[in-house]
Amino acid sequence: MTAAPSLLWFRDDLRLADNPALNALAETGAPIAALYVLDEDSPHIRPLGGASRWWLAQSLRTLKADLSHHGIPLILRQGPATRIVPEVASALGAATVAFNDRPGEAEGKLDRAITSRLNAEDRRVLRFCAHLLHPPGTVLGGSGRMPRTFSSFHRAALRERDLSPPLPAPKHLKGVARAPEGDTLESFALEPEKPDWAGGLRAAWNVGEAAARQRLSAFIDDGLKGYATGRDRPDLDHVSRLSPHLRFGEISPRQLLFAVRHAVDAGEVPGSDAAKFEAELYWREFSYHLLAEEPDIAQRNIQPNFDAFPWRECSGELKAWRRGLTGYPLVDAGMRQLWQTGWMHNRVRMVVASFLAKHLLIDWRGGEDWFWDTLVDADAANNAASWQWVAGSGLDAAPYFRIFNPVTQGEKFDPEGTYVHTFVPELKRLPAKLIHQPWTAPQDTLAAAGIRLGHTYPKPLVDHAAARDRALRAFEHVRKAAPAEAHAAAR
Ligand SMILES: Cc1cc2nc3c(=O)[nH]c(=O)nc-3n(C[C@H](O)[C@H](O)[C@H](O)COP(=O)(O)OP(=O)(O)OC[C@H]3O[C@@H](n4cnc5c(N)ncnc54)[C@H](O)[C@@H]3O)c2cc1C
Repeated sequence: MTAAPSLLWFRDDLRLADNPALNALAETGAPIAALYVLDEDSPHIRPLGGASRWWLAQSLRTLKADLSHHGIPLILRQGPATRIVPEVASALGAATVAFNDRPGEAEGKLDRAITSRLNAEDRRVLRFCAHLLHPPGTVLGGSGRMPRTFSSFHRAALRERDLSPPLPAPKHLKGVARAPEGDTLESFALEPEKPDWAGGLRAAWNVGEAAARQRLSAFIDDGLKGYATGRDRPDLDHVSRLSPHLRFGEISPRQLLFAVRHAVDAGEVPGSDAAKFEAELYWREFSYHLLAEEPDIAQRNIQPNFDAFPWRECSGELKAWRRGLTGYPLVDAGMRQLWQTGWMHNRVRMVVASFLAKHLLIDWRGGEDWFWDTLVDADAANNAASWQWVAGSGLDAAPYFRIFNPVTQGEKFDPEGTYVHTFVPELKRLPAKLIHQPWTAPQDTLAAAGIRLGHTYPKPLVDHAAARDRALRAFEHVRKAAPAEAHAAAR
């Protein structure tokens, strides 16, 4: 007698290796059907941004092909997961449904409701944690809450438990002979309407589990050595660019951690570079723990006295920032890199975010929203937590008086102007020492470089020193706001 089929529900874990839900089903020997639900109907689940939708389309295509090598069909369905998962499980006659949990309060509620429904129908539900190294809520400080600074969180997490090595992709998998009907990937309509945008994303990325593994190997071979200092240089190739693969679960943080540790043991890379990389993975863990405690971090200031912040409404300046037309070359290069490739270097993310929130005094939520729409790695925890960190309203945030100077940041981290040249080609003929502040160049140098400020490239939107003073005055306002009162006013 053949075993009753099992259903594997894929979510932000679009991979076969180190996928505990898949491994658990493989061990039962039952034939498997896989399911992906595009759920844009459930309340409180933030719809994906445009660049993430593009990524998801490519990732589902490769996952479908990878599963088909094992004879496992991937059923695609669109609609509320609370209805669709039980419906597909019933049509399949599944005895077991397995999935890896997604962090997030709304997602957790949904998963609990679906689990109850499946259990009520007498189906076994297997759930795992595979998106993070430490399930949210398991790294705790003395107060019973997560430690409130990154360093104490990191220390507590390392004490927490020894991580087991990642699971290899199961060797013996069996697909069901007949799967319930699904929708087509085309009917999901995930591809952006602007073909130029999709073209840029396509040129910049290889998507899928195999591509993620290749990216990791390339990074270990060529980027990791020197990461500790090189990671700050957008003009060099010292970061992994694994963030969108992690976001969609094409690779797990555990796979990264163990691969990097292995490279250290093999004497291929210095321990200090690997330790820095691991720490960055722990920043991701920190953000997810924060998301579990503060589910509305994309909307609400973590520090309530920031509710009193006098943000400026200025749609023209917000538009100039989004388009990379602020007149500050490092900021503009970053914003154009984002638009053209769906990704931006971390150092530059900090500078552009600081520029919006501090130089322009535009609410960080406007920037978070734009990043959400345009980043291929747009992430519910990392994006909001990082914006709040830069704005000063977050947990363990940058102090309010830290206002990145986009000129000196450029001179320090892009000293030859290579990064700016790549994304702001109209400044290409300007000598490196002037590239980060073209307005200081003599007229004849500008003319020789074919630049007319205010015409071929904008004049700075704001003067750095004046903007800095204005930001410090505004933050003074926040500092004086009584937290309790501000909090009450916000309720
Ligand atoms: C304003 C702002 C918004 C951001 N939005 C996002 C986002 O939506 N999604 C996202 O994944 N990261 C975000 N980050 C964090 C960071 O910029 C990216 O994770 C990193 O640039 C991704 O590139 P990488 O994979 O080459 O990083 P690497 O340097 O190779 O790091 C490896 C991994 O560690 C994690 N990581 C690295 N730096 C950070 C960090 N500062 N905080 C949290 N995790 C980190 C990421 O998962 C990353 O893929 C944001 C940072 C800022 C300042």
